[in-house]
Amino acid sequence: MSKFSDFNFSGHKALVRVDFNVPLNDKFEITDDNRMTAAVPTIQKILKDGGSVILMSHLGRPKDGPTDKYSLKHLVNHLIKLLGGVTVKFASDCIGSVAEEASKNLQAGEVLLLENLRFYKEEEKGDAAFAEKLSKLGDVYVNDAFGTAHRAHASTAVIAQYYPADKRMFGLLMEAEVGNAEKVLHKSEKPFTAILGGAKVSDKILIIENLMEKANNIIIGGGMAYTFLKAQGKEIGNSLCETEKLDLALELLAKAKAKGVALILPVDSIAADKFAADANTQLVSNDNIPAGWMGLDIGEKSVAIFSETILQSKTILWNGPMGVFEMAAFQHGTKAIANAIVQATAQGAFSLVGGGDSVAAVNQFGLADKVSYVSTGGGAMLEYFEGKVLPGIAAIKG
Ligand SMILES: Nc1ncnc2c1ncn2[C@@H]1O[C@H](COP(=O)(O)OP(=O)(O)O)[C@@H](O)[C@H]1O
Ligand SMILES: O=C(OP(=O)(O)O)[C@H](O)COP(=O)(O)O
Repeated sequence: MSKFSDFNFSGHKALVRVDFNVPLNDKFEITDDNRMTAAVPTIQKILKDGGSVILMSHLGRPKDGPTDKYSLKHLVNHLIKLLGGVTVKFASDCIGSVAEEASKNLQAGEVLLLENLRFYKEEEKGDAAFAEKLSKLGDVYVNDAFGTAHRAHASTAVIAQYYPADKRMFGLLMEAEVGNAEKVLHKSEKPFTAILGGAKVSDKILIIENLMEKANNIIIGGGMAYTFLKAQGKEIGNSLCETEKLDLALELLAKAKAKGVALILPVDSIAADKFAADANTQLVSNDNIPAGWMGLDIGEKSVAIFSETILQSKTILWNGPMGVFEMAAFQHGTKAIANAIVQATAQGAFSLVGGGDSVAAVNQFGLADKVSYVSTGGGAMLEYFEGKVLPGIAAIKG
């Protein structure tokens, strides 16, 4: 593979896989353009060199072929704005004569956005003939779609084989994502603290296990903490619990102990009498949550314990909120932990935040630019930290 920043794109037509899977409202307006802005430096470098850019992406999960709702045409005007008025053309098909003509006529300094790849079922199937058709559109292949790197699809993985090694590479976003994740997993300055939260233990087991090999501290908050507390014999009332994972929780606690990893659980909760924004609430000890009540946020003592560890850390990975932060009554813990991470970062720690809800939380609190790196990957980032090889990364390396 080539290194993107060393490659001179002058005279080249670069086929760039981006992840423009952005949320749209009823009026087809983009409600969060993070993933588009994150790809801009890659596009600009190619244009600046004197090349042209053919962008391909999926949008949503269309099941029945072309559907207006999932058309990438809704993104064209915003892309023009983000690129400062550069010519952006749109091809109403991602393969075949429409796409081929549009690519042929594309001039240096221009951008062509192809229609949604998932309008063809061949994309998700990783169909080789479909990938080969796509590869006809550009003479260089750049993968900048970290958010989709965990999918072995035609445009993310299979297509790479149709390019010689020196004509396939990662884009700047992909390089940054992988570089930052590597920094956390393999080059972390110690102490390294991983903070995991969210709703399900089952979703995060592999991460907990993999991180035990690397982290000094694993803080577990959010809904998943109660399965661990219950496994320790504590009364958790109606708090979230994955009963079939109790044995596993005990195993993980024992494994952490054996490895000398501090697995830190919350000691108190903001408990509610129902899962609702207007529930009655009380601060309770996690030794004994009253029957009928459920922990929906971590309490003040837990915030203090977690924050103390965070502030002593040199590397911090955060995935998953500490409570039901979508409801104002239960967002304090998540906000306090976000602030502790911000403070640790200001003191020189490296902090990486990833996972759909954690990223939503730091954005909601206006703290995204105060942590070291916010990942554009949800599932991709999780799989990376589980220790899996992501197909989109493996394919470029060859
Ligand atoms: N104590 C809790 N009880 C129930 N749900 C919780 C609790 N704490 C957090 N959650 C919920 O977990 C969800 C996020 O979980 P998850 O998807 O695992 O996070 P992420 O997207 O950051 O990986 C949020 O919707 C949040 O409301
Ligand atoms: O939004 C995405 O992933 P995410 O929901 O894990 O952040 C990617 O664009 C992948 O989309 P997919 O999960 O439909 O393959």
